[in-house]
Parts: sequence; C-alpha cells; structure tokens
Amino acid sequence: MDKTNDWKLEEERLVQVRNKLQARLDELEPKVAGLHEQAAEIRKRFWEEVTINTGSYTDFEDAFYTINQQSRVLAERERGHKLLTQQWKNTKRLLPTPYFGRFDYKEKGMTLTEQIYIGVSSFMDEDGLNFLIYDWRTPIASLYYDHSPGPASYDTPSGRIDGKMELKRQFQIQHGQLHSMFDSTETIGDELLQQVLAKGADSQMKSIVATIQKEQNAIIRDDRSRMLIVQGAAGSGKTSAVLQRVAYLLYKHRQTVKADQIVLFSPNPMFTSYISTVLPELGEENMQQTTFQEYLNYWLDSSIRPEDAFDQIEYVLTAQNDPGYEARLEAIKYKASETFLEVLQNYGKWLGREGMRFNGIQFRGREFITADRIKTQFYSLDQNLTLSNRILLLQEWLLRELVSLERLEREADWVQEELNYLDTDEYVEAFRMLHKEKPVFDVAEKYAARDNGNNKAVQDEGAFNFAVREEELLRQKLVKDMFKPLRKSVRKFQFVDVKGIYEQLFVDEAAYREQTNGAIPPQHWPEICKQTNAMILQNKLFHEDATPYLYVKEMIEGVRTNTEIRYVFVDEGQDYSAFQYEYLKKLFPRARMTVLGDFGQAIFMQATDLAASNSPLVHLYGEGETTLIRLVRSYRSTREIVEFTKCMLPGGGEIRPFERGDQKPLLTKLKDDKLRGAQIFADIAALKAEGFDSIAVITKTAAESRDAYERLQSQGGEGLQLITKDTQIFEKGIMVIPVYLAKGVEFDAVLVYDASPVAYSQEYDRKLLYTACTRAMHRLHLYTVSDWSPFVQALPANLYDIKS
Ligand SMILES: Nc1ncnc2c1ncn2[C@@H]1O[C@H](COP(=O)(O)OP(=O)(O)OP(=O)(O)O)[C@@H](O)[C@H]1O
Repeated sequence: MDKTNDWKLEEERLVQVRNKLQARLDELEPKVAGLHEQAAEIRKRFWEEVTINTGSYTDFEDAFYTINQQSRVLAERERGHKLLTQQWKNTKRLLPTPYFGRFDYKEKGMTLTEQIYIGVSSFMDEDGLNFLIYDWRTPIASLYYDHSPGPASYDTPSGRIDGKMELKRQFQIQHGQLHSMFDSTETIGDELLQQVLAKGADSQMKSIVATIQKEQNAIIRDDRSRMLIVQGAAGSGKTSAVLQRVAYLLYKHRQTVKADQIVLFSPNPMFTSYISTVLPELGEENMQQTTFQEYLNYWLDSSIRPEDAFDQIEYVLTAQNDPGYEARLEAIKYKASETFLEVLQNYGKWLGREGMRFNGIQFRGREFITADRIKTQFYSLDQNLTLSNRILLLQEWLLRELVSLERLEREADWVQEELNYLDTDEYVEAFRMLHKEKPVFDVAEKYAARDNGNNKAVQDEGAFNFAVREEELLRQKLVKDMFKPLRKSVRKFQFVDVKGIYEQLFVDEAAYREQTNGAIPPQHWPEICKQTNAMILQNKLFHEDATPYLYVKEMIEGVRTNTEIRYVFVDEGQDYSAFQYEYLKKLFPRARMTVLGDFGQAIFMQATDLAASNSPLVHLYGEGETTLIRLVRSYRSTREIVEFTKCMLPGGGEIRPFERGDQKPLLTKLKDDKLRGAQIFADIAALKAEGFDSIAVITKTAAESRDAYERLQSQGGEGLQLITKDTQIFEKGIMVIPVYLAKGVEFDAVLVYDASPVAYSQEYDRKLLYTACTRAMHRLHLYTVSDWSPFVQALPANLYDIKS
C-alpha cells in the first residue's frame, strides 16, 4: 500500500467519522434542547403540582411526599440533562479535530490487529461496542505516548496487556481537513512537535495532548506517589504536563474526584489567567486556583498584615545600601529553613511550660479577667495536653467565667443608668418578649383579666410584677448585648497574645537560646530582632515571618485542615520554603501533592531545591512515598536560545534543546539610555514586522520596569503594557515586565532591558538573568549601556551575535 493510498484511506475514514459525529450531534441537539425546556418547565410548575394542606397530619405527609417526589424527578431529569449535554459538548469538540493519532495494535494471542485512533474524548459507533475514537486518557492510549512500533505493553485495572504495535501515525486535522500525516518510528515523532513548537506565543497556554512526550506521560499518569516532585529545566513542559495531569485525574477518578477537590498554587494571579483555558479546552472544569499569598492574607487575623513576596524581592533587589540589608537577607534565609521550623517546635514545648502570653479581658475600662489570671489558669491545666488542647480548655473556662460575670454585672450601676436612656422601641421589644414568656405572663394576664378591675390589689400586684420582670429582662438583654463582643473575642482566641508570643522570640540571644532548647541564632541576630519587632509594632509582618507566625498561631490555636481536597499542585515549587510545605501538608491531610519547579529559576530567597537528596520535600512524606522525575529537554526556546541560556547555569549541561533552529541571541551595546530606548523601540517594530506579536521587555525590578516603560512611551510606544504585581489578566501584546512576574509565562521575543553588571553581577542575579532569557521562544535580545554582566561575558562567543 503506497503513501498516497494511505492518505486517501485516512481521508475517507475522517469523512466517515465526521459524518457519524455530525449524525450524533443532530440526534443529540433536539434532546438537549428538549430536556432543558422540560427541566425549566418542571421547575416553573414545581409548586403548582404541590398542594399543601396542613389540616391534618396525613395532609402534611402527602404534601411532603409530593414535594419529595417532584424534586427527585427534577434531579433525575437534571442528571440526565447533564449527561446528554456533556455528550453533546464532547461530540461538538471532536468535530473539527476528531483525532490526532493512530496506532495499530495486536494483542498477544489475538489474530486481529486493532486500529486505535486517539482524540480528546471517546466516541463510539452506533452499535455501542466499537470505539471510533479513544480518549487520550484511556489505559490503551498510554501506548501511543510510551511506545514506538514494536513490542508494547500497557496496564489496565485488570492487569497488564502485552502485544505489538504495528504502526504509529500522527495527524494534523483542522476544521475537519487532514493537513498532514506522519508515520513515526519515534515515541512521539518530532515532525509534529516541530510544527507545534514553531508557532507563536499566545495569551493562553495550549493543551499538549497530541504531542505529550514519554517522560511527561509518566508525570501525567502517576497515580501512586503521595508526593510527586518534578524538577524540570525552563520550558520543559512542567506546567503543561501538570495541567494534562489534572485532566487525566479528573477522567480516571471521575466517580470520586471533582474539579473543586483539586487545588493549584500558582505564582501570581496573572499566571492563573494564563493557564485558565487549558482544562476547558480538554472538556474539563478548572481546578481551584490560588496563591500562597491569598492563603496567608485569609488566615492571618486582620490585625496584622503580611508583606507580599513581591515586595520582599523588590527589597532584596534594590536595597543594597540599606544598613540593615545583610541582616534582612540572613533573616529571610533563616526563617524559611527547616532549622527554624525545629526551633519553633521547641519553642512550642517551652511555651507548654512557661512564657505564654495572654491578653486580659477588659470591659468598660475595667480589667475583668487579668492576663495573669488567665496565665495561671492555663498553667494549672494538665501539662501533658498539647498547647492547642489546653487553649481549648482555657477557652471553655473563660466562657464560663463570662457567664458568671455577666450575671453579676446586671446589678451594676451603669446598667441602671443605661436603662434610663433606652428608647421606647427597646421597651416595646421587652414587652413583646414578655408576651412570649408564656407561663409567667399568661398567668399574670389571665389573672388580671379575670378580676377585670374588681380586685385592685391583685391587679396592682400583677402590674408591679410585670414592671419588675420587664426591667429585669431589659437589664439581662443590655448586659448580654454588651458581653457579646467579649464572648466573640474569646471564641476567636483573642485572649492569646500571638503577636507578643512571636515577638518575644526576637529579644536577644540569651532569651532565644533559653526558649528554643539552645538554638544558635544566625548572624546579625540583634539587628534581625530589631527589624522583626519594628514591623510587628506597626502590626505588619515581613513576608518571611508570615508563615512562621501562622505556624505559631496554629500551634496554639489548633491547625486548620481541609479534608475535601484530594490533590494539591504547587507550580514554581522552588519558590516555596520548607516551612510552607510543612504547612500545605497539614492543611490538606488527605491530599496527594505534586510539586513542580526548577532550581535554576530559584529567584526568591526562601528557595527550596526540589531534587537535592536532603530536600525538605523528600522529608515531607518520606522517601518511600516520594517520586522524583527530572525533565531535561527544553521545548519552549530555539536551540540557539537554549544553548545560550544553559551555559549560564552551573550544571546546566544536562539541559537538552529541542532541534528547532533560528537566529542566535543578539547583544546590543549602546552609549546611553536614550539611544537604548530608541534601539529597543526600533527592534520591537522589526520583530512585529516579522510577525511576532508577543514581545516582552524584561527588567530586573519594578522600578526599572517603570523607567523603561516611560522611556519607551516617550519614544511613542503605543499599546505598550506595564505589568505590575497587581496585573490580573495576561494579555498578548508588547509589555514591560519585571522578571519575577514573568515566571511561568513565555513570549515570542524577549528583550532584556539591562544586561549590565549593574543589574546582574551577584551570584544571586545569575538565576534572575537565566529566568528572564528562558522566557523567549524564538528571539532573544540583550542590551547594555555599559559593560556586559559577568554571566554574559562568561559565555562562549559563538553562542551569540553582536550588533555592529
Ligand atoms: N509535549 C509537548 N508538546 C508540545 N508543546 C510542548 C510540550 N511540552 C512543552 N511544550 C511547550 O513548551 C512550552 C513550555 O512549556 P511549560 O510552560 O509547560 O514549561 P515549564 O517547564 O513549566 O517552563 P518554566 O519552568 O520555564 O515556566 C509551552 O509553549 C508548551 O506548550
């Protein structure tokens, strides 16, 4: 059978399958529309069908059953509707591109070779037996990603199946037309990948189902590890793989796991918008997405505000001349470490014996329950109980104390005074309440009515009782209302002085050692103490203190957990501290965790090396439950850009470019800022003329971004966007962006605004520059108005061109 014949046969099959898809759509459409109307009609007539007659118990029962039955019918219809709608949507999605791959497979012991076509969802022939298309997530489809023609096995829930793959074919089908077709000998042939990768960047990430690579497939389908760690080079498809993994898990566990039981921690809100369309494109709902900052803001009480990670990094990048700079850097590293986590655990033990701090309970300027009394009560409780259990007992005690105090307070002078100021409405309310107090009032009233003025003494007595009772009630109500905030504050543990407890760790070295079982503080401790307390005094926390502070708070008040969540994903995982991981583990006790990141892009101070043998991530669930996968092939950038960037990193040698060639990175040196602005402006215009429409001017800091933006604006840079930490939506176009916000996203062309030693010379800057350059897919330009950064100077000259 020659090639042209193959093409013809595939074209014919495509037409047949599309016809069947169209027929199914025609069949489904009226049903879907009909069901929709029916459900709406039932909902509308719901109450018409139900007559509620409460005359007798049987009537009531009847009504109850009718309502129940009606809602069951409605629920059933809605379920059916949902199912049909899902089928309809899947069929509709398949119609333009029914499938992207095929392989022929002969199962061991069988005579027949089956043709398996793979698409974004399954589709069966009318007989309901024959799969015309297999969902890419079915067990058999894993053969497509894991094997090339030859012997090939796959796992199913009922065991391993062996056989032989006889042919493997990739298609490009768009709008129902077959555009190209490759028979491949490789796992996933390079041709199709070449074509996909040659395309331009978009404002939204794309799904990669048609070209998932074998090593990515292992990430997507891993279903055993409690902790799956993916250390992958820039552009190696970590985020892509993880999004397909979510789709896979939702498919495989569709009976038990829903999208809202999966949560993804992303680096910033803009990134959330960037990846938001991948899952819907695959026919799945988006998982929950959040940032760690959102989580911190939510759980820290409103009396203390944490600085965000971006302000922290801005300080690190720009405040070198600040006298407290060295100390702050030391503090950032220390407070993110596992050592500090142990320190706090020991501090917790110390607090169990002494040193707890409480806030006394004040009422109308009086100390009702002093802090000392609370402390004495706390330390009188069984010392074998955990801190948080003792705090719960203390809370109960305080609430009881408040009940007694409230009773006593009713007789206080101020209550009488307040009563005099009450307005009539409140008296009327008290009167109403008295009416409700059936036994007392009924008797009094009936008594009064019976006598009907004949027995004056009795009536007077009734009226007198009523007035006394009314006043009593008003006193009760008044004091109760005043005590409400007290009770609320006790319920919210405001009697615990968490600020003071955290603060007292940062007094001096001697106290620190005593409180933490002899921990040795880091260098610059006095300055670190001063800085930390100065922030707390203003009711603020440094970013590096936020998680430890929350840790201490929860050690005392009890840990919050969310047992609904089954899978937690952490993207840009190198930017989280050991502390934060400990946190996530506690917060989601029933979840499996997938952490993906790249230590080469660890630009925040609290970074964690995901792949190191002593990585805190491995300790989290233990080696037995942890799997580490490394991705070393970079798909985003051209070969020239990968060769250039990988040389910046020590150990970058293992990164392998995908064979896609273009121009080498271009270095341009200019005399001054003005000329640089003009050059960048001209380069953007040239890139646009070449058809690149996603271009980023990347700077080191936010301040530099603002400067660059203003300069380019003054050159007439229309449509230029300035991206800040508050930007929520990622829009395709031309933008100026600080490097730490460009994490995770990509552009057709990247222009590094200032690649001089002023911007990038410290060891720490190396990863920043690397991160900036690796955002580029097709073109990379670097500029300077002085010298080149040592990290550029160290690169072999054959890796770049110089603009003459
Ligand atoms: N198997 C694949 N098929 C097609 N494209 C792919 C594949 N894997 C990755 N890509 C593409 O490579 C680019 C980089 O992928 P992605 O952003 O997922 O990488 P990453 O490892 O998360 O990168 P970084 O760490 O630099 O943010 C994207 O454009 C993605 O579509």
